[in-house]
Amino acid sequence: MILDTIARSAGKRVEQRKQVKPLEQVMKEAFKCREREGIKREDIKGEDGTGGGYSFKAALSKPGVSFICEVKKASPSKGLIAPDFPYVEIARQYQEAGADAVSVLTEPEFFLGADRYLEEIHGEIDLPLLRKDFTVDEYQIYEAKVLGASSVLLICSLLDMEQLKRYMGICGRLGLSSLVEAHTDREVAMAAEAGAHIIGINNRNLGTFEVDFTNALRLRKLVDRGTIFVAESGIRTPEDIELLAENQVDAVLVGETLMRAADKRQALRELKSQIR
Ligand SMILES: O=C(O)c1ccccc1NCC(=O)[C@H](O)[C@H](O)COP(=O)(O)O
Repeated sequence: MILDTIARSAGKRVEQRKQVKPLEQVMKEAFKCREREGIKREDIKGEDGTGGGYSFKAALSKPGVSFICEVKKASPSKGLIAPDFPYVEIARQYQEAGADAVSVLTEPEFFLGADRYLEEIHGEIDLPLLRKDFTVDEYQIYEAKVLGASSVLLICSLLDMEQLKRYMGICGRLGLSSLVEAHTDREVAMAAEAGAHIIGINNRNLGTFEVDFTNALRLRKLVDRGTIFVAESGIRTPEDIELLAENQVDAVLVGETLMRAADKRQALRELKSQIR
């Protein structure tokens, strides 16, 4: 299955990086970033909502549907999506058109992402950033903080319960939000039991690539209203957004539709046109 291949590749990459920069070093750098936000290591309680940070969660907590717009050059299911890829400019256009957060693919092998995309976008854009990668090791969470992310992706099908809780705890201590991604009823239950504050339902089956837009609608009722609910993948039209809004979806994650649009500001404004 492709997801296992992507995860194995992520694991290998982490092991190589640890040879260059050990875990202790990247942890130190990440907590330095946290201290710059005014939170001292000894004061950190490790619960989501403690102290500063969490700008990603705040951005998705606004009334109405919030938009997480994705910067993605390629994907395993679609191949090369954006041969011309001025990533900072794309993120700037999202910001200008009213995005609430930006998702930046950093996975290099299957999505042609790069850490520097996240780092540079962080330097230029004010919106909270999601590091979109395949988290299989805590090392990647510390890296995400150093690169300027406000949030990391934790995919339930790649983690066991102990890992999920531990990684959420690390995010909490670093002031990062975790977007906990589920695709099935069982994974939603796992995310809820772990205490996820933000649950993303991927409409794409990451094993078969099949996209079923109704998956998020079907699973909506399993997530309580106090948890931020995000619909991900296969979102194409203003009518899709309208339907998701009617079903109390708090946020959407949109990639390909925007990435293929020649005028991204116009495309995002159009998607938002039927709501608010
Ligand atoms: O998109 C893929 O082909 C893919 C394959 C395997 C694992 C993850 C994959 N995509 C990540 C995502 O879920 C999307 O980038 C994101 O939800 C945006 O989806 P879309 O709007 O359909 O580009």
